[in-house]
Amino acid sequence: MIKKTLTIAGSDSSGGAGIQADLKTFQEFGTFGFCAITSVVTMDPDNNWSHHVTSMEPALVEQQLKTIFSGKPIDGLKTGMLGAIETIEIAARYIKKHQVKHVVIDPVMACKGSDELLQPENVETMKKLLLPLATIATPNLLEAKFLANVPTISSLDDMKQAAEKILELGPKTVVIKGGKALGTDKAIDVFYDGKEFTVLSENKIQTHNNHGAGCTFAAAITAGLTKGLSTEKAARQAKSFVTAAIKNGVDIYPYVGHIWHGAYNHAEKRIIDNN
Ligand SMILES: Nc1ncnc2c1ncn2[C@@H]1O[C@H](COP(=O)(O)OP(=O)(O)O)[C@@H](O)[C@H]1O
Ligand SMILES: Cc1ncc(COP(=O)(O)O)c(C=O)c1O
Ligand SMILES: [Mg+2]
Repeated sequence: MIKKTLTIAGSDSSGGAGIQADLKTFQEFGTFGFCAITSVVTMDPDNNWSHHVTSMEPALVEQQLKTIFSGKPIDGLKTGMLGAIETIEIAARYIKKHQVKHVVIDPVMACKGSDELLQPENVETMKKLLLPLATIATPNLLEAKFLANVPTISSLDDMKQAAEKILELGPKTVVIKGGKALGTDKAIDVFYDGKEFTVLSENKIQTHNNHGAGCTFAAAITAGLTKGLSTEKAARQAKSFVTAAIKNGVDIYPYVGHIWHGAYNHAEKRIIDNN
C-alpha cells in the first residue's frame, strides 16, 4: 500500500519551500502527499523581496486535519512553518490522537538570508508541545541556537553541544544542519540520537540556489521513515537527495534561487528506491 505522508506547513508562494517543497519531495519518493496549510508566505518584489506571513485561522487548519485524518492512517508527517500559536496546539493534539508513527519537526523560524524570526511568539509553544513528539527535529543553525538557548553556534563542537541540549527538549533524535551557514569547506550536518554523534557531510556547492533546502531535507526524511528506513539512514538519504536538488537549482527570481526538488530522480537519474 502506498505510504501516506502529510505536511503541516506554510505555503511558499514562490514555489520552492514550504508545502510546495514538501509535496514535490513526497511525490519524488513515491509516497502519497497530503497538506494542511497553516499560513501563506508572500514576497514583495517592490520591497527587496521582503517576506510577509499571513496565518490561517486555526479553525480552518483543524478542518483540514479533520479531513485528512478521516481516511486511512497517515504513515508519517512533518511540520514546517506553523502560523498561529493555536495551530501548534491543534497540530500537537492531532499527532497525539492519531498516534502518527513518524513525526519530523522542522522548527522553521526564519527564511534564508535573514536572522529575524518571522514569528518569535511561536518558539516556546513549539518547544513545549511539538519537540517532545518528534522522531527527529531538523533545525538549521539559527533555529538550533534558539532551541538550545546558546549565544552562537560556529563550529562542529558547538553543534554537538547544541544537539545535546535540544535532545533534552524531548525529540528522539536531532539533526542540526550546518549547511551554507557554517564556515567549513563541506556542508556538514550533525545527527545525534542521545548515544552517538554522526556527521553527515557532502561537498559544499557554491550557489545561491538554496531556497527550500531545509524543507526538502525534512520532507525526504519523512518519506524515508515511512518506507522503513532507520532515522539515520533516512537522514543520509535525504542529505543525498537535497544535495542533488541544490546542485541542480534553478534561477527563477532575482532575489533567491530555488533548489530543484526533482533533480535526484530526473537530472541525476539516481532514482529513490526503497519500496
Ligand atoms: N551550499 C550548499 N551545498 C551543499 N549542501 C548544502 C548547501 N546549503 C545547504 N546545504 C544542505 O542542505 C540541507 C538544508 O540545510 P539548510 O539550507 O541549512 O537548511 P534551511 O533551509 O532550513 O536553512 C542540509 O543538509 C545542508 O547541509
Ligand atoms: C512557507 C515557508 N516555509 C518554510 C520556509 C523555509 O524554507 P527553507 O527550506 O529554505 O528553510 C519558507 C521560506 O521562505 C517558507 O516560505
Ligand atoms: Mg528551514
